[in-house]
Amino acid sequence: MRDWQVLEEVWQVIQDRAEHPSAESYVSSVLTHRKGVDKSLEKVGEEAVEFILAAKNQVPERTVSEAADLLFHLLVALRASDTDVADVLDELAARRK
Ligand SMILES: N=c1c2ncn([C@@H]3O[C@H](COP(=O)(O)OP(=O)(O)OP(=O)(O)O)[C@@H](O)[C@H]3O)c2ncn1[C@@H]1O[C@H](COP(=O)(O)O)[C@@H](O)[C@H]1O
Repeated sequence: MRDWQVLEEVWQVIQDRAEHPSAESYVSSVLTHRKGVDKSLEKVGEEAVEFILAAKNQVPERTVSEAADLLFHLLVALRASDTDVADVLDELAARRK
């Protein structure tokens, strides 16, 4: 799949993991971490740095992989901070000229 729908699907899975936590789920483990929202924010920071380094060093495969990590962890952090991704999309839409 190569369209934006995959982001919607991942967001829906994150909602499901939040509402029905399971021991095997990575998303559940982050959302229920003892550090609370800080765990997901740490991951966003880590992945942002890794993405910057890959892009700066012009390593195309790692740039793609780190961008995927960053988008994923950003979605988890939005959920962890009770922010609806629909509001983020509305904000982007409102900025359209
Ligand atoms: N896209 C992802 C995704 N990307 C990365 N990861 C996991 O993120 C974790 C952290 O990766 P790192 O490389 O940073 O590993 P680490 O530093 O040892 O991890 P930390 O201890 O710092 O958290 C790894 O366990 C990866 O498997 C992901 N886990 C899940 N998803 C999506 O989320 C869905 C639900 O996953 P579960 O919640 O596991 O069912 C999956 O179907 C996927 O669509």
